[in-house]
Amino acid sequence: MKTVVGAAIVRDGKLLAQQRAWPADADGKWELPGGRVEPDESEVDALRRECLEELDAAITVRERVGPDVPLPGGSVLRIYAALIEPDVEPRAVEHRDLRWLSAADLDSLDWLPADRVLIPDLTALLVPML
Ligand SMILES: Nc1nc2c([nH]c(=O)n2[C@H]2C[C@H](O)[C@@H](COP(=O)(O)OP(=O)(O)OP(=O)(O)O)O2)c(=O)[nH]1
Repeated sequence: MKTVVGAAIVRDGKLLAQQRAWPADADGKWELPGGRVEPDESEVDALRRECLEELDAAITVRERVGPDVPLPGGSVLRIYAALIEPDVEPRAVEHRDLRWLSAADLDSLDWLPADRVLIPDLTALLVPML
């Protein structure tokens, strides 16, 4: 089964989300940095590659977050927690916008449908005592 990996990058209690510019039906929707795992590539390597491409930033990949979420076409979305260095400011290389979100911001954002399923797990990353 094909896997799309996403990075839940948390710094100072906030989660990094990015806003897609394409395709037309996803234009303006929010997602986590990431993308498809290439053949012969590990999931961790795919996440690090995608974050360099999309954010111009190196990340450290940590534990899995939440369940695999089925995507249209038979692939799944799989999220890993990730860290970014304190002095690195990610840039929206391919996306419309980037935002650092607090737990209170998560529900009101216009997420892709699969990411919306993960809001409780993403909230728990930001507010571990909930
Ligand atoms: N990166 C990412 N993709 C997501 C998320 N949620 C979600 O439904 N997707 C979907 C959108 C796309 O259909 C697919 C991954 O697309 P992508 O455009 O990021 O993948 P990619 O960089 O490898 O690009 P491509 O090879 O497909 O052109 O997964 C998410 O949080 N992050």
